[in-house]
Amino acid sequence: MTTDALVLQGLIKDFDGSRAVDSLSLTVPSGSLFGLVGPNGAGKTTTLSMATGLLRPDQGTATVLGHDVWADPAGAKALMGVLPDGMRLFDRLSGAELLRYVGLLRRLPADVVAQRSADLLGVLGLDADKLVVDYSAGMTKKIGLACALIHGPRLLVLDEPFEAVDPVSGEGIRSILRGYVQGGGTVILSSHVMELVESLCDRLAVIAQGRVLAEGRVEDVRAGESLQQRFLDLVGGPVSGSEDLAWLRSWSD
Ligand SMILES: Nc1ncnc2c1ncn2[C@@H]1O[C@H](COP(=O)(O)OP(=O)(O)OP(=O)(O)O)[C@@H](O)[C@H]1O
Repeated sequence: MTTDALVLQGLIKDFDGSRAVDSLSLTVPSGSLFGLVGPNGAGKTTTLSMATGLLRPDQGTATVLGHDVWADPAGAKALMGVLPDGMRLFDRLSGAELLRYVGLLRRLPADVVAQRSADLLGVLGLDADKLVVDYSAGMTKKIGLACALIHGPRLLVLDEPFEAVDPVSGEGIRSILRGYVQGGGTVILSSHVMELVESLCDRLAVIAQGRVLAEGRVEDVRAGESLQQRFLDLVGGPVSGSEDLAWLRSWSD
């Protein structure tokens, strides 16, 4: 029997009396490339933060390959690579220095860190010697991904990994993730781009207001429609049209 890569059970998180995540349960099977989608404020980042030990749930549990994230944080975190939303990096280090720091922190031998760092910087097209503070938004996302990968985790948790990434680099990241899953890894990623989730992921969950609206294999959730249409059906279309902003067109009168 294979252990599921990530199991979230009954997660609840309130902020200032308002419920951001509402009894959310989700299972990410080992070997899947799992997409997490939902409108702005749906609770994706809050959920992934609780799943990775960055934010303590008010209730519920998160388990990574059988290790409870909160009862056995060291065991769970050793198995995970995480790209958090808006990650704060030591940006006065160069790309290579940052990867060396993260790799050594993960207790990898220095020669292994050097080799992997060179591989990752090369594949992601990043300048090894440039300070991270001088990286563009997309480059910063890519160095964050490299930091998540360097210790060869079994589960990757990526919050919007394609945000601000150019199409060529995006294709490179897709190919890294596909290869990683083919090699036995598991990925859960959040995204707002339905086409990307549709083409890259094999499973997904749609969440809104902190709850799971639909979950399963992509083709089952789509149910014959495009994922974009299915998403709109599930979460509801735009609340208002452009006619409400008549003042924005007043110059044409
Ligand atoms: N630290 C915080 N303090 C107060 N409220 C918060 C905090 N973090 C998140 N929230 C609230 O929790 C809800 C869920 O936010 P979250 O960032 O998890 O959504 P999301 O699905 O990741 O959104 P987006 O797609 O816009 O990134 C929102 O209403 C947000 O305002």
